[in-house]
Amino acid sequence: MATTATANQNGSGPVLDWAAGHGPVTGALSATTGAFAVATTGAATHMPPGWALAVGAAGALGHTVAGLRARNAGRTLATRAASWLVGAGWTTWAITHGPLTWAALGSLATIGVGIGAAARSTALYEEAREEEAIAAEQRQIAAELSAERRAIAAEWIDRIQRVCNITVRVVGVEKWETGTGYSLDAELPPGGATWNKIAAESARLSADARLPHGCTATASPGIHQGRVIIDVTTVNVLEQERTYPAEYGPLSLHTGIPWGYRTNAEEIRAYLREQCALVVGPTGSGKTNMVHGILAGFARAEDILTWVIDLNAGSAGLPWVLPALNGEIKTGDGKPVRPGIDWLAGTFEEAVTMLDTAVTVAKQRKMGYQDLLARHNTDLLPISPQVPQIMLVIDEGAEILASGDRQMRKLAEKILEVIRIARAMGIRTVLTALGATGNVLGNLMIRREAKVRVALTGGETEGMDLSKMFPGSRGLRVEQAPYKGSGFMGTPESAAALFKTWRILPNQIRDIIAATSDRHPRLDDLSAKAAGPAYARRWDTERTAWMRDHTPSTPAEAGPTGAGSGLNLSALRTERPTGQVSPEEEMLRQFRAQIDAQFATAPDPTTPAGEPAPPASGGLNLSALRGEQDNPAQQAALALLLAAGPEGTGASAIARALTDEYGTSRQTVVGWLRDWTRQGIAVRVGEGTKARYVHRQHAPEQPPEG
Ligand SMILES: Nc1ncnc2c1ncn2[C@@H]1O[C@H](COP(=O)(O)OP(=O)(O)OP(=O)(O)O)[C@@H](O)[C@H]1O
Repeated sequence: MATTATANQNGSGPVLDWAAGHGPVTGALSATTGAFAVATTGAATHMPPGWALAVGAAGALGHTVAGLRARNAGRTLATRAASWLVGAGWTTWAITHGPLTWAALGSLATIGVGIGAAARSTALYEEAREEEAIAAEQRQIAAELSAERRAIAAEWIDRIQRVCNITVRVVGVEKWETGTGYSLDAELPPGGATWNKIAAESARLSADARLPHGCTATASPGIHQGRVIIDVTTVNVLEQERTYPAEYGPLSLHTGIPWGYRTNAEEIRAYLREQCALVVGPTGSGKTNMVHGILAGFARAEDILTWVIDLNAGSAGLPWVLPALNGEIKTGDGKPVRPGIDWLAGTFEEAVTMLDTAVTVAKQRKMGYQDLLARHNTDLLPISPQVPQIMLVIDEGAEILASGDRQMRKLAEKILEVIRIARAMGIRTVLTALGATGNVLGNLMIRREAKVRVALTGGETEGMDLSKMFPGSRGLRVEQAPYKGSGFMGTPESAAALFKTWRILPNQIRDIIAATSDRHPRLDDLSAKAAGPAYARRWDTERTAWMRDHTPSTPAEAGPTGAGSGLNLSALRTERPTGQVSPEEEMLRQFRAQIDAQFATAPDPTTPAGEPAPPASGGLNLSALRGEQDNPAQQAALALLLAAGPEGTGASAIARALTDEYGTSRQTVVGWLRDWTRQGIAVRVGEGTKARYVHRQHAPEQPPEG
């Protein structure tokens, strides 16, 4: 077609182009001027009038063919063909009687107007026809969709009847844009049926619907108490590993901080202006990774300062500090960057300083910001980049709260004080726990203040009491989330349900530090003044020296296969095959090497005079246990375990030896022994009443080193 059109346009004769697009006016003009041209040329050259008729017939035919190809309506084709034939009739007449007469010109103008009007009406008709076709197509799609929705609704009405013995009326079915499932909005029957009756049958409903593993049918309250929303996932997104979204744009405390995504692939946010959070995850569940994800979100926020207490060799906080402290990363314009967190306490003393400062700041804010509160007519301090919220992240903080140890009890009291007094003044906490949920959730303060809750399961079923973590939520089963980084999350805004955290890679932490360096707020003057030198000097060399000491022996240091006889705790803590070094560990190793180089001559502030240096090989790497070493009771217990030799000892014996001096209870020692066993420091031998613990060095069959 295009070729024909071009050929015609390039021709030298009168414009007889039936392929070019014409509107009603240009179409009529084209037809009449074409006819006029043919008539005048024809008259001047004494062309036989029959030729004009032939040209018109050809034009009518050509336009009809072109129209047919373009699938024009019959009416359009007829109008166009008629235009050509009328035009041709006039031309034939004009060639015979002379085109340059008033009669000829007047009639030609009339024909032009007529053709224009006819073309206009056909164009409108064509437009309407097209719209009608589109509408019909959409009606068909909608009909198909609603047929599909009706089928889903009918299927679930039957299923809920069969499984829960409740006859619901489905009022809507919404398919998720992510394509991973759908939601049903249903009305409960009169007579007192409640949404939680359906929620409690989640597992049976999922089985009845033959959902793939990891997919669930979860019920939650509807628009009022007589309605229920049932979210049905059909694709298991929890199984997939998704890395932290690489867009590190600014966030705010007020708009929520994304912590992961739901089974429908939608992100879930934590709103922490007034809430504290509790994140429970046993070893290997992906808890450390999640803490990094949380710190990433806080780093991105323009109105949050993050203070981290991490008494566990700094694995949570160090990657956010060391690259900046060591000057390893620079901003785009070559300036040094600020650390991704605002304060890191890795020792007991520093943690006490931090918590005392938090209490002082909260009290000072309460007094100093009376005006601001009055102006905003609120008793909640308005948080902004000028007056930022302090988020206190305490790794394994729940264990501190549950500990019977004297020092830890002191810390615990301070943590609880911050939680109790600082809500209105913009200090909230995120506590993580390995699993001591019973103890921690027994605390009224935590139950009341920490309603943002996460349970990372990662396949671990032991000690996971979801009903305690998420009271009132039924139908949650640990087996639904067997993947690392997956589990359950519930907030006051979003009912407890399956979720997964993003995997955050070490290079992303560095990228986020660089990307957010200019964005971190500064502690407001009033608070900074109250915090005093304890805060201002937090990055001083002597106060950050512990970072060097918390250097566990890494596989790289023990030889590429970790064949040295020193303890490789990090390898034991994960289920990674021996000898494999994660990029995270490798990064940490490099940081440590640099900080070693920087602080190599600094004295170890926590090593008591006369304490023998940890053996380079063949013995326990005490520096790896520095967190525990800060605690003399635990240190003494470890010494007793070592001293007990191959015979081993038990919790009661150790507790008896410690109780006078340290007030340590048997229960506390049981906790330590359990942790040491998990970490590979101690080995449990014998069963029942004969069960005892032997230090790894004296264990009957020492498993190969990591
Ligand atoms: N969200 C996630 N997606 C995919 N894989 C993950 C995720 N989180 C963690 N993992 C995997 O699980 C491994 C262990 O994660 P992580 O170190 O965070 O666990 P942990 O519970 O803190 O264990 P540990 O106490 O031994 O450090 C990671 O190395 C990674 O391979």
